[in-house]
Amino acid sequence: MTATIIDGKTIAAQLRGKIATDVAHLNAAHGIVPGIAVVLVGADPASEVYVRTKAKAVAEAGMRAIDKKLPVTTSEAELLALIAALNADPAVHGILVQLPLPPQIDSHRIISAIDPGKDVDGFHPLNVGRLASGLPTLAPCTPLGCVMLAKSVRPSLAGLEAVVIGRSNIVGKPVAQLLLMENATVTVAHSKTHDLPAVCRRADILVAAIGRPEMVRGDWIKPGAIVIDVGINRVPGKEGKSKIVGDVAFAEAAQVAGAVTPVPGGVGPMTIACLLLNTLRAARALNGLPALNL
Ligand SMILES: NC(=O)C1=CN([C@@H]2O[C@H](COP(=O)(O)OP(=O)(O)OC[C@H]3O[C@@H](n4cnc5c(N)ncnc54)[C@H](OP(=O)(O)O)[C@@H]3O)[C@@H](O)[C@H]2O)C=CC1
Ligand SMILES: Nc1nc(=O)c2c([nH]1)NC[C@@H]1CN(c3ccc(C(=O)N[C@@H](CCC(=O)O)C(=O)O)cc3)C=[N+]21
Repeated sequence: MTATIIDGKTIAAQLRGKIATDVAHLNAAHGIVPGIAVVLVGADPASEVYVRTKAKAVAEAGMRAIDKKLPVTTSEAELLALIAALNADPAVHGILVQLPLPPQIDSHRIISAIDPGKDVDGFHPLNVGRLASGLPTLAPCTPLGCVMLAKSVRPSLAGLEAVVIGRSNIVGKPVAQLLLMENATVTVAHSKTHDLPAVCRRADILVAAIGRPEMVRGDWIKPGAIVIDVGINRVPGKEGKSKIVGDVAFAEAAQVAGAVTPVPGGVGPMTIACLLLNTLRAARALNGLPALNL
């Protein structure tokens, strides 16, 4: 079997196009320019990839970017003060603090300080609870993108066996919640899971969010399964340069799976499109405008 390659780049571009249309309308009819503040403390390789690719997409969608780069020595009090200022700024509709944060800063305390209405990452405990309760909320961007990509090849996920590898608050747990909302039967695996390859072989939908380059092999995949690769791993490439690979051995997966997302060009671009979508949703809600159906 040769898998369908799910083209995240193209699907994300289509979504960004729809977002740009609504942003133009929001500006023309209400004079609103959605603003997204991205805070990066210190340097983290995956975060830097994110910041780099995000900047262009924000401008193309007609939104305003407010980028804050702080030194790695920033104190928790300084970061809390910045968040208070962004919460109070009416031109800022979305606030994203890049994770991980340096060790002197308690990330839970920071996330809890963000105005839940501006929490475009969907990480605030209030929004996490709303998602778990099935209430409308700002849902995390990467998980939203994963589900959209799976649905691009299989519009109904109802009744399917889904296995998520990884249980982080950023990806694993919220993607499991969203798959449950789609009526999949969801298993969440992690580093203590016994016989991970056997658990994975049950999956009609396999989501890999591990952070280990090419850990998922071809013989872990059920023939015909949908494989969503979230991993962003920098590894040595040709001529001393580095390259990005996912958590799935792509060439092997493509022999077995029904559909697979590439890295780059899969989940990453969707994360950015969903960040724009959440910022647009937040800007509308903060201005008392009705929700969108994109
Ligand atoms: N494309 C995108 O838009 C995004 C990509 N990413 C990427 O996705 C990956 C995962 O990110 P994130 O969730 O933040 O990572 P974390 O490190 O927070 O979580 C990794 C998870 O994988 C599990 N795990 C680690 N090793 C193994 C193993 N050998 N077997 C089974 N499970 C294992 C861990 O288990 P345990 O809990 O037991 O420790 C943990 O639950 C990274 O590569 C990251 O860069 C992240 C966000 C967005
Ligand atoms: N609060 C917070 N929210 C996040 O969502 C978050 C975070 N912190 N910290 C870092 C990770 C990582 N992440 C990525 C998003 C997009 C790409 C992306 O666009 N990748 C492209 C480009 C890759 C390339 O440049 O080659 C691709 O996969 O095709 C990558 C990585 C979001 N994260």
